[in-house]
Amino acid sequence: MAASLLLVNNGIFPITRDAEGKLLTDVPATGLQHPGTIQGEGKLVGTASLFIRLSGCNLRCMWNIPGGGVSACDTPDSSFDVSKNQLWKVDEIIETVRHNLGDMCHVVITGGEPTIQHRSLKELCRRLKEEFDVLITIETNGTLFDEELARHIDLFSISPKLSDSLVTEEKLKQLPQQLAEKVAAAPSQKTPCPDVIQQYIDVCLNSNGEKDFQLKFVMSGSENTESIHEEVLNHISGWKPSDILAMPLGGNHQTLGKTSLRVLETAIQHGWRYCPRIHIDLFGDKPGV
Ligand SMILES: Nc1nc2[nH]cc(C(=O)O)c2c(=O)[nH]1
Ligand code: SF4
Ligand SMILES: [Mg+2]
Repeated sequence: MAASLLLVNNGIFPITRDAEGKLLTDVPATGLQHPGTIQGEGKLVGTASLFIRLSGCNLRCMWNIPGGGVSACDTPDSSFDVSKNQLWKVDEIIETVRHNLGDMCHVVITGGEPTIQHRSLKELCRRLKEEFDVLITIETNGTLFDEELARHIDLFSISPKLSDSLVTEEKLKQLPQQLAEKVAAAPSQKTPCPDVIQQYIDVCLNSNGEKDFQLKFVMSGSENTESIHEEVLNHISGWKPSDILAMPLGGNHQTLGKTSLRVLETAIQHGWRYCPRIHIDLFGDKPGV
């Protein structure tokens, strides 16, 4: 059977043509007239990119916001609310990329947790590298590793989720009831997994500089540094402070406004890289940008 992948609704973005090369009637969510956006986070920030967002995640993240309130996973359509997902043949994804890639040299595979679909995903990544001159970034929570998949990836963007992201009764009470029910109903794997993260780092260290990784921590401020060390950094080796990305919690301007400067201060104190989310600055909290 031909390999296929579950993507979110409009899971290849931003695009202006379909798999047959026909112009789509809707302009992309970016509001721009052409396909593509920029990588909004991490070491390749600003790089012109096409995104492929896979559906499904093995975690259910939810954080407390400083000063009150909670912030749940910013891509619910790929984690606990997957009602609109779509099955794509790898061939269709490849053709859609072909008609939208233009001069872009970077494809970001994200989710959800894309490695859940590792069997078909390695086929997609193999084909992307074979047919196009692209670098591939994978955005992963670092709970699963597949050696063959890793061979096709250039940048591992690992965002380990710590105990402060676990769902609790207290947090659930602060969500609208419908959303709370969906979050509560979904199972979540224990996290983080330092042994898995180490496998990613080792692949990079053994790649003659061809592959790189980043460890991107969702943070509210200095209150997170103890668990970053105790739950992850103390258990892994082969990283430098500049591989550690301190990313402010928040999927919209309002929440980012409460966390950004606190996280910036902490990043500077530790020699870590501050990780802005520039797609949210540029386009807001819409999906598909
Ligand atoms: N422009 C843009 N950059 C991103 N970097 C990581 C993203 C993600 O959702 O994984 C993302 C995204 O959704 N859009
Ligand atoms: S790991 Fe990422 S995609 Fe999965 S629930 Fe957490 S924030 Fe959402
Ligand atoms: Mg994200």
